[in-house]
Amino acid sequence: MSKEMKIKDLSSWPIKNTTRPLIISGPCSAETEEQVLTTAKGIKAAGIPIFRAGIWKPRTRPNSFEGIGAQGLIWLQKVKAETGLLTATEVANARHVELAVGAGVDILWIGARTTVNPFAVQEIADALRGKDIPILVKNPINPDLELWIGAIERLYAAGLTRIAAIHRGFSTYQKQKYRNDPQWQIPIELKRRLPQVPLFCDPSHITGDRNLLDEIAQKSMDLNYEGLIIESHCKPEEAWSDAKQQLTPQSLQELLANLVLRDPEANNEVINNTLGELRHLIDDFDEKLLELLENRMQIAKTIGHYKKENNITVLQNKRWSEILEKSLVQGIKKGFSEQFVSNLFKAIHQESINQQEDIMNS
Ligand SMILES: O=C(O)C(=O)C[C@]1(C(=O)O)C=C[C@@H](O)C=C1
Repeated sequence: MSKEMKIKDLSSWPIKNTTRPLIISGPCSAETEEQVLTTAKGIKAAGIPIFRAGIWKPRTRPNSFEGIGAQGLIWLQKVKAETGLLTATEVANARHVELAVGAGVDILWIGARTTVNPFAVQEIADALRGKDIPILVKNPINPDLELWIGAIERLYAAGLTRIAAIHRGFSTYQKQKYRNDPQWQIPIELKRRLPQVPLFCDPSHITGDRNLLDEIAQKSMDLNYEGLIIESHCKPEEAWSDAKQQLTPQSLQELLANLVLRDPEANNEVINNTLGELRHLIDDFDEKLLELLENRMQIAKTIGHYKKENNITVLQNKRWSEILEKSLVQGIKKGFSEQFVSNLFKAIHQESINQQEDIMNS
C-alpha cells in the first residue's frame, strides 16, 4: 500500500507560505494562559506560522507534570484569535481527537509513545475518519520503521491525505551525547520508501539540550527534510517539562537565520555533468566492491565445505575477533568511523555464517 498512498504535499496545508523548512514551534506543554500567549506572540514575531503546545503529556514517570488538559485548548483558541497563528497539539486517543478538533486545533500530531501502539493509532484514525486535518506522526520510540509506516498507513486508510512524519530519535538504554539516538538511516529509509510524505525533524527531542539544536537542525536540512518542529518557551529555564531543551522564540529565530539551506538538486548542466562523472566512478567502485565480496565469499564457502567434511563448527570466535580487531584498526586509520567498520564487517561475517550454514545443512 505504501507506494500508492496519495499523500498531499505541504502546499495543501492551510498555510500561505510553505517554503522549506516549514517551522512549527511553541512550548513542550501549555502551562498557564500567560505562558502560552506570551510564547505565541514571540513565535509570531519570529515569523513562524504554526504554534504547538502539548495539552496532554505522556510522561515516563507518573509524578511528572502530565499536561494541563482540556482547559489549555481554550488558550490555543485565544492564540489563534490574537495572533492568527495555526495551532497544533498532540493526541493520544479518540477523546483527545474529539476535544482538539472540536476546539478548532488546526494540526495534530501523534507522539512517539503512541506510534508504537497500533491499537491506539487505529483508535485515533477511526476518530478522524471523514476529517482530513493535517496530522504528523512521530517515529516510534523503538527503531522500527515498519511501525512508523504502519501508523501512516492506518491514517491514510481512514481517509487522511495530509500526513507528515516527524523524526524525533530513538530511545537508548545508555546515556549518549543526544537524549534520543537519531539513527539517521531510519528516516532516510522512510524517505526512500515514502518519498511523498513530508518529513519534519524534531531537534528538541533528539538532543534534549538547547545547546545542540543547531547541529541537528542543520543536518536535517542537509538531508532535505521539509520541516522542523522545535520547542520554545518564553522562559525556558522555568518550563514545567523538558526545560533543558526549550529555547526562547528570539533564540529560535537566530538559530533559523543561521541555517544554511542547500538546493535539493542541481539545475545547472555543468554541475550535473560533474556530478554525473563522479557518480560514474562510484558505480565502478560499487561494482568492484561486490566482485571483491563475491571472491571473499567463494573462499568462505570453500572453508564451509572443508568444515563440513571435517566436522568443525561454523563460528570460529577467535578468528572472527582477530578479523574485527584488525579491520577496526585499519579502517579507523583510513578515516572511517568505528561504527561503520564494525557494522560492515559484522554484516560480512554474518553473511559468511549464513552461507556456510546452508552448506552444512545441504
Ligand atoms: O575463518 C573461518 O573459519 C571462516 O569460516 C571465515 C569466517 C569469515 O568469513 O571471515 C567465517 C566464519 C567464522 O566465524 C570466521 C571467519
